[in-house]
Amino acid sequence: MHVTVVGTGYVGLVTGVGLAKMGHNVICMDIDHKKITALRQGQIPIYEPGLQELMIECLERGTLQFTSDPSYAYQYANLIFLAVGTPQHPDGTANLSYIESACDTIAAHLTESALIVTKSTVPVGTNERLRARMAKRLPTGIEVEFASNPEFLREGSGIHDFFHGDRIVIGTENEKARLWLQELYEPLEIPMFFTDVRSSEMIKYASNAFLATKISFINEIANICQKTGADVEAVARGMGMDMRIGSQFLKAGVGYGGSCFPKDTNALVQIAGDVKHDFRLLKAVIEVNNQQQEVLVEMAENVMMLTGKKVALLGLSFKPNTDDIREAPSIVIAKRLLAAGAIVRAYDPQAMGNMKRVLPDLLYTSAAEEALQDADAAFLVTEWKEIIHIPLKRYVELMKTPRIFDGRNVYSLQEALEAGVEYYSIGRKAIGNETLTTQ
Ligand SMILES: NC(=O)c1ccc[n+]([C@@H]2O[C@H](COP(=O)([O-])OP(=O)(O)OC[C@H]3O[C@@H](n4cnc5c(N)ncnc54)[C@H](O)[C@@H]3O)[C@@H](O)[C@H]2O)c1
Ligand SMILES: O=c1ccn([C@@H]2O[C@H](COP(=O)(O)OP(=O)(O)O[C@H]3O[C@H](CO)[C@@H](O)[C@H](O)[C@H]3O)[C@@H](O)[C@H]2O)c(=O)[nH]1
Repeated sequence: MHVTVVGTGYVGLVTGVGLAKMGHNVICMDIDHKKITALRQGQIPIYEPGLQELMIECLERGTLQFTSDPSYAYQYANLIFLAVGTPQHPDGTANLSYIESACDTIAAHLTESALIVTKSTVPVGTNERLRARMAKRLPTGIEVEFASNPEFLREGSGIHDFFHGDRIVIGTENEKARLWLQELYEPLEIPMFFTDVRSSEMIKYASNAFLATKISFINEIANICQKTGADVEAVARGMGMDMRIGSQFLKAGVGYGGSCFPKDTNALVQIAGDVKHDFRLLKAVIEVNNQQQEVLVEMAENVMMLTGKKVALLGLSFKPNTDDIREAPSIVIAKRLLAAGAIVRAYDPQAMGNMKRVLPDLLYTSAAEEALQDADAAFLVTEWKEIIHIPLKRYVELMKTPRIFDGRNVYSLQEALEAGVEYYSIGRKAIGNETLTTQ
């Protein structure tokens, strides 16, 4: 099939490359000319494992093209995927200006009727509103249908998720659109769930909000464990063995970040508010998460003076295997450390370029061990393999005081005890500082 994908960010690029790998003929369109020039040369502006290799393969096979020319992208298009950003406004509502602008450009160039498929995460009712907006702008005789096909990929494993997702959700208003998308995705052999457009739009927000709820729930349990002497790792394992609960997304830590959970939970609170429903549960999930991003520095302030101290901040991206720092807990932690007067030496395998633009005052090092050298404390924020594989004895060898604040519960308490480090983690007892153990 011939497909145009609008937007070449994390979602658009993975979708375009994935569809091209399947053998469909894909044109990826972006208004960012620099990005398009780089993509044409086989360079990707983001870090996403496996994506570049697959993209080059598709470019060479001729199933993938990049353009920033709207007439080339839209003139003869009849199946168009929208994958532009829907970031949040300061009040938490979804900013739909990019998607509206993309639709206006499509309307100005279409010469055939088309099915427009929304992959971007959009509030319930948006597809209907976009359709009405376009109807006013389209030339006579040209019509568009809208379908909702929300994206569930995770950054860092986007390619894997494209080919092996748990489900593909498709919301349509008629049989023709449904069959078209069914045919497009059928070779992937992933279960497809067909529904109406509004329910499909809601499935995306409800899924992210539910996962965020699991994380805030376990983080609250962790905070109670800390005070009662229980161990959150054991608690999560014991809970997760119940199939009704499931073991995933029960990892306690410094809270969720990223370009999706924070903005989508805020947007869902607003979507509920628009229909006069006070989503109290989700508001609490958000509040718990905001507080959770502070716990590591609060722990540190309880045991040491941070002013003038050298601290290592390891892992800056919001999760491993991505360069994305949007809403990363590391930003909150770094700002608090700087405000407390600490000298912060930061390291991340992929995200330092992005972080330097946001926090130029951190001292960036070229390796984790360089950040640890002579440090008074280490803050472990993102569980990159490269970071979690550093043996604890290296902390003892390198640091002035081997004192670790582990925001991802990377090491076992036994390891910490044996290595002789002072070790503070989330929802577990402190090691090497008996006064803080159980209260
Ligand atoms: N990032 C994820 O992991 C993820 C996963 C699932 C869903 N989503 C949703 O998918 C959407 C896209 O997210 P993303 O992270 O890929 O965004 P992104 O910010 O990485 O990329 C968006 C791209 O769209 C381009 N763009 C903006 N306006 C355009 C226009 N009028 N025409 C053509 N291109 C245009 C931008 O230049 C940019 O390259 C959002 O709604 C997001 O919530 C994201
Ligand atoms: O048990 C857990 C699991 C995750 N996290 C944190 O939660 C955030 C999000 O993680 P993850 O879901 O793996 O990454 P995303 O790439 O943001 O993916 C989420 O957001 C995407 C955008 O909507 C969706 O498509 C995905 O299905 C959804 O998992 C990260 O900060 C993680 O550190 C935890 O703290 N504990």
